Amino acid sequence: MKDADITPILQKSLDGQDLTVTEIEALLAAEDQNSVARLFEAARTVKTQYFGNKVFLYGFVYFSTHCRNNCSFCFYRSSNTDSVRYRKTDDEILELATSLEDSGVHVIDLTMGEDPLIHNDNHYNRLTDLVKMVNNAVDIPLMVSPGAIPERLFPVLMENGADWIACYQETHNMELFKKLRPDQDYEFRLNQKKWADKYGLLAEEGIMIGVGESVKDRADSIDTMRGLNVNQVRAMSFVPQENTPMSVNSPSPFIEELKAIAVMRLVHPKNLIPASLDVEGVAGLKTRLAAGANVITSIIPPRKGLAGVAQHELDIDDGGRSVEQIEAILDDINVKIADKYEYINLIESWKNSKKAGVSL
Ligand SMILES: C[S@@+](CC[C@H](N)C(=O)[O-])C[C@H]1O[C@@H](n2cnc3c(N)ncnc32)[C@H](O)[C@@H]1O
Ligand SMILES: C[C@H](CCN)[C@@H](N)C(=O)O
Ligand code: SF4
Repeated sequence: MKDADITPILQKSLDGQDLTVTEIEALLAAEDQNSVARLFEAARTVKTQYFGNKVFLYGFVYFSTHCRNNCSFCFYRSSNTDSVRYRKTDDEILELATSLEDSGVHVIDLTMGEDPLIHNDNHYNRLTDLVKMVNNAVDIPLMVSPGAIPERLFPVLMENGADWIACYQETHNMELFKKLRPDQDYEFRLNQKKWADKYGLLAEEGIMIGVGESVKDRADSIDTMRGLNVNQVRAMSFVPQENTPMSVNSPSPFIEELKAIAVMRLVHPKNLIPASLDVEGVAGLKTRLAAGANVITSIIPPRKGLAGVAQHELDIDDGGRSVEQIEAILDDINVKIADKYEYINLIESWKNSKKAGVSL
């Protein structure tokens, strides 16, 4: 069957007008090859308008894979005894962060499971100390992906040098959220983005593709993100994990993630949007950039005993996720790695506008 004609919706978006949630859904529902190709083309046009042919690189340091939560989709859920658990020491974390900085990444993403040794009211100092320590050692911005934390920690993390908080809702359908993140509070997790904004931190919001959501759910998420004032938005395909309740779920074809990236680019033109190496490895880089992504995430140094999240081994130890390997691919498609200061200036301008908003 042929899709509804999406030409007027694409044109409306290219003219700089906001799309309705119904229009967002119509774009996400496009199936016809020609329509999908035009969706990607529009996303690239918008990306080039705001970012030229530049991309930013995010170094990923998954420093603790211990977790108290039992998310149905995650390899590191507490009840999975098969998962590889480790906690990196301070010295190891410093070495990882500085070597990533030297390799040319623009930001370090300090990520953890909800490690019970940290996620406990008396122990959050460990997290703030760690952020301070890394911030003193590197000259580039920091993202922290700690899971869901109490409001009082937001200003403290900011004072200690965090620039970003990443915490993905996965879906904005509350019933589905309960299945994906059992025993976790929907509002508390959504508040992470609101608290980041309130205290002047930048935030990343995200959804998973292929976890039982409808196309309308995806559209609702992309629409809801407009109200959160976040500066980075992501869509990441669900990758089934051994020994988890969702191990037998069939994932969506990757084209669904690519369409979500493209629609996110149209609806959130000025935002950063990741092409994560954690789904298809380096093999998935070009298609994600061609769909409108402008940030490469999950860059991981080889042979340091580090894991990915959705793909815990793919392309890591052979150096496939290193800046060197990525450079070769980018050369091929005439994409340039942005200068460190282009990134710093961009995020400082966002942080300053938040400050101005607060003092109004
Ligand atoms: C491992 S968590 C790290 C931070 C923290 N533990 C949390 O959950 O917010 C980061 C994200 O990885 C993604 N993720 C986890 N397992 C995945 C899987 N099997 N497939 C795709 N994405 C996955 C989810 O979007 C999750 O929010
Ligand atoms: C999901 C992770 C990011 C956490 N902030 C990482 N594996 C990624 O794909 O960028
Ligand atoms: S997604 Fe995060 S919170 Fe959930 S089980 Fe995995 S590491 Fe823990």
